[in-house]
Amino acid sequence: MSFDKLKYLSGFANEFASEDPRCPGALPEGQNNPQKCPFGLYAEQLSGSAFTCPRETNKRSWLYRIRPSVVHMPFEHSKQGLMNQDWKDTIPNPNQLRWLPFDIPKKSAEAVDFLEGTATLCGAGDPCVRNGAAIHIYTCNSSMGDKCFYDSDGDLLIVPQQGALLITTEFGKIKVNPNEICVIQLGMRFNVEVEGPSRGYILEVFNGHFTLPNLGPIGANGLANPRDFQTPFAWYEDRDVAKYTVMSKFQGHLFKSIQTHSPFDVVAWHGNYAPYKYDLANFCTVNTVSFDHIDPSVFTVLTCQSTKPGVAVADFVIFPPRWGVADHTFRPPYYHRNCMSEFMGLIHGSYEAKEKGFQPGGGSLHSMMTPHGPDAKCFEDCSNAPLKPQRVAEGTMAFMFELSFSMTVTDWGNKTKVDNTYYKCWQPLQKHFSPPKTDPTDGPSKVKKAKK
Ligand SMILES: O=C(O)Cc1cc(O)ccc1O
Ligand SMILES: [Fe+2]
Repeated sequence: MSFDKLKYLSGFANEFASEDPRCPGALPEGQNNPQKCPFGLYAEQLSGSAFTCPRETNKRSWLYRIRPSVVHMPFEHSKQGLMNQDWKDTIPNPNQLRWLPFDIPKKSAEAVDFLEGTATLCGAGDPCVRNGAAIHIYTCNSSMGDKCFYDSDGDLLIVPQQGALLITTEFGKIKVNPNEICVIQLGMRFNVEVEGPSRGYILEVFNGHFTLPNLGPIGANGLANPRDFQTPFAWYEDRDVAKYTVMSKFQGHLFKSIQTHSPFDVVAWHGNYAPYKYDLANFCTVNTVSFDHIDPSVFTVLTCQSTKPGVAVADFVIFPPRWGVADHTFRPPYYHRNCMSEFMGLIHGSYEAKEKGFQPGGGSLHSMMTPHGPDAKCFEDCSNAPLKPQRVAEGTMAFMFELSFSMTVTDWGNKTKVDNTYYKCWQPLQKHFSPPKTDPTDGPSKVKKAKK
């Protein structure tokens, strides 16, 4: 099946049911475990939540497949790639950090696939106790061939920046273009083909799943609308091979196992635990129509909630093209220090608070309580610009992973593409303070109010 003609099931976290049209009737009717499944298939449950979770958070799917996943040779520790938990071994860095665009390896020099080209930039916590998160960067030039990957440590939110990802999953096929994102949850096996040099960002969360943020007073619609999320239709191949490699990340280490058939042999499935994609162009932006800079939480596409009400493990936030109309307001982001960690990436265009230096395919990390905000040029320009309605972020898509963990950069992140000049963008900020002129004998009542 070509990746360009794909159709998808619509909706967020629905109870879906799908069977490959080449095998109608593959999905058992009225029960999950018939004594014999249709067409000699095996039934396998994939659990994404504890069996006992309340209905709102209970996640599982039933897969009807040619062979159960257990038919594989034992896993062996694999030469450790760059996807790891090496942040545990490095000294943390409270500075504002910025990375230049990460280099994509040249295919003529070395073929690198999605998994080989994924490097951990920073992280916190431990998948063993299901608490924490990691941010990875992928740069690759080749398809994975007869190899798949699944993550036993967390859910992956993948943000392609350059090059489409053609992803085959146990649930079917998804094509994810830049400006689209996809989520592949804990345990789901997938293979990635690429069409050329490819680069992007991955947020991995070690507990919970992504949900849509509540809308509160916004009402029933807006932000990312549920029907715009797309889940694959069932697709299978019945393919025996000499060697199919199944890779797994388990407790921060990569493992490898061999089997002699394609793992993409799921003929039909049903359930509410399935991968999905979303086109960021569909995001319905809500913001002020009067004054002041509204917190960027209004731009949340997906959130992975912690157990503390209102506190996310991680939010995925975007800064899409929109109108800026705020009256008597400094419109770009405010200067701030945050009790959350902010990693930002740029898919295309330029970000208003830093028109220079922050480039597509690069990134920045403003850690917990690390001060940051607009660079000096942005402050001067936007403090003096006429406040007419204005298009903001035209041709741009910046995003933020906002995490409640304090992130530590890995050795790879400390050595790769670090922009050591970043701090300089704030140094030209001038002192503008001009207190009212007073006669010291007048007392406080005579002090003139500053002009607006
Ligand atoms: O730091 C940043 O650029 C991200 C950000 C944007 C914004 O509009 C308000 C707060 C914030 O952290
Ligand atoms: Fe910020």
